[in-house]
Amino acid sequence: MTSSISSLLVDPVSGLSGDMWLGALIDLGVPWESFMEAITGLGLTGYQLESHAVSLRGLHATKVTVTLHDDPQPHRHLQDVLAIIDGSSLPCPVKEQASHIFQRLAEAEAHVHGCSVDHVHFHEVGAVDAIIDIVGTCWCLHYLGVKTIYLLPLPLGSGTVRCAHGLMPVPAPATAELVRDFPVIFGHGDGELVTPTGAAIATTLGTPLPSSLPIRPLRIGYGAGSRDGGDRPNVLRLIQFHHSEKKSPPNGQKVLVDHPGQQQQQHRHGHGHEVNHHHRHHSHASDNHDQGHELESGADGELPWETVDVITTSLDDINPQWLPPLMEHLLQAGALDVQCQPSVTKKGRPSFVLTLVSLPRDRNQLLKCLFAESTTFGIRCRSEQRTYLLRDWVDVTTDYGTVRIKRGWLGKQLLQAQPEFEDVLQRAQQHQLPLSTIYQAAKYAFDQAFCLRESSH
Ligand SMILES: O=C([S-])c1cc(C(=O)S)c[n+]([C@@H]2O[C@H](COP(=O)(O)O)[C@@H](O)[C@H]2O)c1
Ligand code: NI
Repeated sequence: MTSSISSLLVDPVSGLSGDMWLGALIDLGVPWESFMEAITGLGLTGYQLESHAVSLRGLHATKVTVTLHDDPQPHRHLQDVLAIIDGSSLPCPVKEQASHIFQRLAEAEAHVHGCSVDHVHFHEVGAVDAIIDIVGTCWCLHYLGVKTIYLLPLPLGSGTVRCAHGLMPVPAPATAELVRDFPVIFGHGDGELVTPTGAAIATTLGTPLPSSLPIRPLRIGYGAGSRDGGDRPNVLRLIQFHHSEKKSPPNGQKVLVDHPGQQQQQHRHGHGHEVNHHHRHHSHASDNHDQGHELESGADGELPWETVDVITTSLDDINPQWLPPLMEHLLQAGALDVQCQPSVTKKGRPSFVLTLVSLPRDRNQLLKCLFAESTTFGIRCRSEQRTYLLRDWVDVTTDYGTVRIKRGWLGKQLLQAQPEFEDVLQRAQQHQLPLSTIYQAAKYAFDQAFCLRESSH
């Protein structure tokens, strides 16, 4: 089965801030009413939330503004913010991601100011608008079903910025701390282009875009910032794209949908076999944003469930050469799976039954695509429940090179471990060996490494 993963490319044209994240996500198609309703679930008061279409240097963008009734805000500690998030009615993966972002903000602040995380006084970054920016961003990502986020280099700006601490160098110290180990551009552009909130979201949830990863853009959103960007529009551009799951994530990528609550670990083992564990550290919904199939549903052996559409049509007059591109097109348009079975229809005509599995939110797009790209005059659609294993990838090193292993988990139980076929094929072709040789070597390397790790813990 091949399914589609939704990814996001962060293109910080003129920088990155919390409100730019929100604007770009709303611009990408998150319904404003649903967003407002979700934010109400935070239980905060004393603010007004607005979204406006704006034109910046002729570029259409969305500007989200949070206006506070009570200024200045109380100086909150990390625990205060975490309690607000925890006490909200937001989905668990959203709470977990947002808390993780605030935790990293607190760690950056603690480092910069030389105090413990518990003693950090959030000034601006703990205000209601920052909470809405961060929680709202996590909710929008959850809504869109985004699983992986890639970052282009972050232009940090130059000069100084005035904040609650007084005059600070750009990047602000907390930002400088948060972007450690990420590609950034210093001294380019005037003023503070990346704020601590913008940086915390990006660096907690995203990884740098691997240079070898081609992307197929689907939707593009522009989020407006508050500053005047000079001769370039002050926008954040977010590009949503799909890539096929069979091309599993490059090594080290953060997977927002994955096996619960474990940090990425690396273990080296004997026999020359190495395993990199790419566990997710933020839970997120599986293939859609419906409630009830998030992380906790699979946490302790409980089966995760979700509602999917099963869309079928019979094609008795299609040129068979059209079928492979049609199936690929449907996958790109969001189908989780596409199957084609030979059949015989009325008047003894040889035909094909095309069946797709997809998420309800992609229904209209897929139906339109099917009408446009096939010869059908009618399509059936039914709702079904599906359950699935949560998955992640580990690398094993064999005598023939590295092979990725896709693992399937039911809670903490490992139920599947399959060498990635594309890797097996590549190694087999490279060494001119049978597929089974590589497959067995990968299985053996995995068993050795995995069993050793389990018994050494
Ligand atoms: O709120 C705090 S503690 C704070 C710390 C720092 C440090 O770098 S330390 C910087 N700032 C500045 O506040 C504004 C708002 O930041 P947002 O991320 O909430 O947009 C910004 O200019 C920061 O540099 C605040
Ligand atoms: Ni500070």
